[in-house]
This record gives sequence, C-alpha cells and structure tokens, in this order.
Amino acid sequence: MAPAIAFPTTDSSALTDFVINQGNGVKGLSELGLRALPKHYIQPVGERIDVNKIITNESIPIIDMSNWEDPSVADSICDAAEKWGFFQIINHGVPLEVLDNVQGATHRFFGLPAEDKNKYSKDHSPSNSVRFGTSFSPQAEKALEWKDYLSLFYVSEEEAAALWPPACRDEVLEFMKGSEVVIKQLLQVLMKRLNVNEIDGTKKSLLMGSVRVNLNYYPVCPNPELTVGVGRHSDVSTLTILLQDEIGGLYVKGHQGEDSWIHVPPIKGSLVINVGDALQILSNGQYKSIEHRVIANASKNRISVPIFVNPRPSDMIGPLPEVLANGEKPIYKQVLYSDYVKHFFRKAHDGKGTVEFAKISS
Ligand SMILES: COc1cc(/C=C/C(=O)SCCNC(=O)CCNC(=O)[C@H](O)C(C)(C)COP(=O)(O)OP(=O)(O)OC[C@H]2O[C@@H](n3cnc4c(N)ncnc43)[C@H](O)[C@@H]2OP(=O)(O)O)ccc1O
Ligand SMILES: O=C(O)CCC(=O)C(=O)O
Ligand SMILES: [Fe+2]
Repeated sequence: MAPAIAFPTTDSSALTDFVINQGNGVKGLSELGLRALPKHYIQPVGERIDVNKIITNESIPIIDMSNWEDPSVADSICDAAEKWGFFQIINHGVPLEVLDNVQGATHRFFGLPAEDKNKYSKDHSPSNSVRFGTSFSPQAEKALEWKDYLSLFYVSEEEAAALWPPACRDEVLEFMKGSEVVIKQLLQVLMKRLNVNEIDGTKKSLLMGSVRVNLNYYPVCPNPELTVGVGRHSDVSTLTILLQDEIGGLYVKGHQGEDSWIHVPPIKGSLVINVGDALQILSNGQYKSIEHRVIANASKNRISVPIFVNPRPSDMIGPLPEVLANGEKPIYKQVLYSDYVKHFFRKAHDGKGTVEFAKISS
C-alpha cells in the first residue's frame, strides 16, 4: 500500500500516527527512502556513539562450550560473567539450522504488511504476552530509537499456538527450546561459584522461571550517526542469549575510562551471552549486568533475536542466602520481579539506572 504521508514533516502527531498507530514502524519510515532523519529520532550528542570512544585493543571472551564441565571452561564462564558481563559461546549445541530458521522467520514477520503486524501492537494484541512495537518506551522517551520489535512472553504451548504470529511462531519456539540445555549448563556453572550446588525448584524459578523472546529489526537509517538502534541499557533478565546476524553494531561498555565501548563482532553460529540485572541482584553484585547499545546502519537492515531468561513475575528477588552465608552485606533488597520489570519498561533507557530500584540505600 502506498504511504499516505511523506516525511519529514513538522507535524509530530502525523509521524506518531504513521509509525506507531498504523504500525508502519521505523521500517515503514525507512522504506519511504527519506534523505534525512526525522527530528524525533535525533539523540542528544552524549547518547550517540562517538567513534573516538570505541576501543579495539580489547574484546569480550569467546568460550567454547564443548567441554562445559571442564573446570577451566567453567572458570572462563564465571570470570567472564564477573569481569565483562558479556561473552560469546561457540559449540553450544544449538543447531545452526535452528539459528538460520529463526533469522528467516524474523525477516518473514517484519516483511508482513503493516496492518498485519499492527494486529500485535499494544492497542490491538489479543494478549499482553504478544507485543509488536517500535523504539523502547515511546511515551517516556525524549528522542525515539531506530528499532521495531516483536516481543513474545512464553506462557504455554497452547497460548503460543493460539496467539503468536504464525509467520515466526514455530521457529521462535524451536530456538527457545533448542537453547534450554545450554542455558541450564551456563546457570549450573555460574551457580556453583556462588556455592549453589543444586538448582532446586525455587532456584529454578528464580533463575529461569520465565522466558521472553524478542525479534528486533533495525532498518536502514538515513543519518545513523545522529540516532541509536537501542540506547544504553542493561537487560533486566537473569541471562540473555542473543543471536545476531552478520551485520554487527552491538557495543558493550568497556573498562578504559568512563565512556569506552567495545564492539561485539558477529561470529557465524555463535550466541552472545550477557548477565542481566536479576543475576546481578541474586549474586549480590558478583556477576555484573553491563550497559550495551546498538548503532543504526546506513546501508543494511539488521536483525537480532534475544532470549531473555528471567525469574517469574511473581518471584521476590534479592541476594541468594548462599551468597550471604559468609557474612557478606547485602547490597540489594528483596523486590517483586514484576515491579522491577515494570519500572524498567516505564522509563526511557538510562544505562544502569534500573538497578537503583533494588539497591539498599546507605
Ligand atoms: C523493547 O525494547 C527492549 C527490550 C528490552 C528487554 C530486556 C529484557 O530484559 S526483557 C525481560 C523482561 N522480563 C520479563 O518479561 C519477565 C517478567 N515479566 C513480567 O513481569 C510482566 O510480564 C511485565 C513485563 C511486567 C508485564 O506485565 P503486565 O502486567 O502485562 O504489565 P503492564 O502494566 O502491561 O506493563 C508494564 C509496562 O511495561 C510495558 N511493557 C510491557 N511489556 C513490554 C514489552 N514487551 N516491551 C516493551 N514494553 C513493555 C507496558 O507498556 C507498560 O508500560 P505503560 O507505560 O504502558 O504502563 C531491552 C532493550 C530494549 O530496547
Ligand atoms: O540487537 C542487539 O544486538 C542487542 C539488543 C538488545 O540489547 C536487547 O534487545 O536488549
Ligand atoms: Fe539488551
């Protein structure tokens, strides 16, 4: 269908209507062939990636999972989660075909006409657990982000069969289920260093009681240097398992000064793992959720598929008793996980700001 409006326009409500209400998203904007970025997407200078702040003499670890129980591999995983909060895994056991299929399904979903995708928007979706959207939290943001997404919260097989978009449902479920083994291996190893030797029912709920899969779409952008794909944030998950395509553009906060950033290079068949706020809180700060962000791209459409492994919404999260057993002082209080996540979603991206919600004030 031909777009009704040509952008840029000075009329903010026309842009909101086109991008958000009609479900065209930034993909729809991109496909108008704009020569300049609409002002709504222009980020403050401090939020854009400054090429001078990108460091190339350090990189996040790449860990071979084939011998995951080998103490040296387990050490590399725990060291990476403590020092970097981010690492890539290879030989993780999720078949390449499963990864390729979910990437294909992501392109298929975003290739649907706007009116079909819009059936899953906040205002039209048949369920809170299925949501198509754009940017991160448009109501709360001063500047929008150059990204569309589909977010799928797993409730049950039946709900997924009935409510998830047929264009991507089976492939997302296959990716989610295919990753379960490696997720359990990672959590088992990470817990062992915290003196948690058995993941019983309560721990299982806290560590992996709920799963959300997002499909992210970052279309070609006319002025990528003026905006962001995703602004600085840490995930609110326990662990995130991220599949990125071959384009690149994910940056993780480095250790060289206040504002240094490290690129996460795409490696075919690998998965990017990052510690989320929930694991930082459960480990009383031993494992760290690290700020990351995504740039926009002038010539290529990029996709990524994060699996957010989380506590259940109804879980209270706080430092684990095993971590405090040696007399360590808790840095975080007990918070209801769904309150924590609502706090995250109701504000714009703000780096590591969300975790303050759970901090014990000194
Ligand atoms: C989108 O761009 C992103 C996303 C991310 C995500 C990073 C993560 O780590 S996601 C993992 C989050 N954990 C969970 O989802 C598991 C626990 N889930 C829950 O506790 C609940 O399902 C809930 C998320 C709190 C929603 O519960 P519900 O009762 O339905 O609450 P609401 O009042 O409807 O929603 C609260 C508030 O959040 C907004 N919202 C809800 N879901 C999403 C979503 N999938 N994406 C974006 N925003 C969402 C909702 O609109 C409400 O806001 P209002 O302003 O409308 O009140 C990282 C980086 C990104 O760029
Ligand atoms: O697209 C990416 O590489 C990362 C996206 C991300 O950080 C997120 O969805 O939380
Ligand atoms: Fe993230």
